[in-house]
Amino acid sequence: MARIGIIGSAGRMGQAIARVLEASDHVLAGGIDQGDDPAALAAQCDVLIDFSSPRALDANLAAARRAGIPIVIGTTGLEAEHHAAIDDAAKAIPVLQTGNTSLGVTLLAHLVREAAARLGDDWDIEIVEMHHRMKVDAPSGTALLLGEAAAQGRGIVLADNKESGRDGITGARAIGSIGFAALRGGTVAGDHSVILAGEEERITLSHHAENRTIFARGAVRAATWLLGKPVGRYTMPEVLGL
Ligand SMILES: NC(=O)C1=CN([C@@H]2O[C@H](COP(=O)(O)OP(=O)(O)OC[C@H]3O[C@@H](n4cnc5c(N)ncnc54)[C@H](OP(=O)(O)O)[C@@H]3O)[C@@H](O)[C@H]2O)C=CC1
Ligand SMILES: O=C(O)C1=N[C@H](C(=O)O)C[C@H](O)C1
Repeated sequence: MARIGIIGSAGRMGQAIARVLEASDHVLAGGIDQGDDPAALAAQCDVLIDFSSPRALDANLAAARRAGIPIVIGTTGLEAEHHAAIDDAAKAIPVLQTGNTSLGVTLLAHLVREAAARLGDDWDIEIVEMHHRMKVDAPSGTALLLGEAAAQGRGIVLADNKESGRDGITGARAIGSIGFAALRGGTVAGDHSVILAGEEERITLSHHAENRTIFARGAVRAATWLLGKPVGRYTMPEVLGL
């Protein structure tokens, strides 16, 4: 039985995680939102789960470090400086950061990496995502995770090959680039498609989240998996044994 604390507890994901915990052997030790103190929460937990805001990241990592407990970071919209802060924290505590905690997306990323590795760069890669109207960041964390998987498969750096936000006279598609398109509307929990477009044929690899329970279940599984692990930065494939 683990005592789990939720950062972003009143949010859509925070509430979904609380529901998963209610039906589990674990205990919801507490939850905080904007303006609350993560250090006070960390002091009464075995592990933290953070689905809040990039602005909260530094304080959340500091609280986990001070308490000497692991933390799962599901928050998206992270920039390079956030990843540097996570790498730094992972020298002191176990940390897992991912744009998607679901089993399906974790497997999809593996399939995308494989497909990109086997097909030449004459196969164009485009990533399309759709989310609910309240989502604040784009492209989604999952789209970026899938883009990273495609880039790894191709042996290229995503940041050097990323094309997002096309508008106007864009010119022809750059060879080897990885494109992103973000749609927003309604209550969509999360749809992602990776399209590999070749000469006269096309492969589409897709995942559709029917609700947030899949993310909440994965987050709780990751949090309990981190307990007792050595310091370091971990990934969802490690948690799920994929
Ligand atoms: N990795 C994954 O699998 C998934 C990741 N996500 C990501 O999780 C994040 C949250 O999503 P969602 O639950 O839909 O968003 P919501 O807006 O519904 O919830 C966010 C919560 O975080 C709180 N919050 C905001 N700022 C802070 C802060 N500085 N300190 C503590 N709490 C804060 C908000 O509190 P208040 O209302 O008081 O501001 C709110 O309760 C997003 O980045 C989203 O993309 C979502 C689904 C799956
Ligand atoms: O904000 C969301 O809702 C989601 N965010 C994550 C993302 O940015 O990919 C995961 C999921 O798609 C839902």
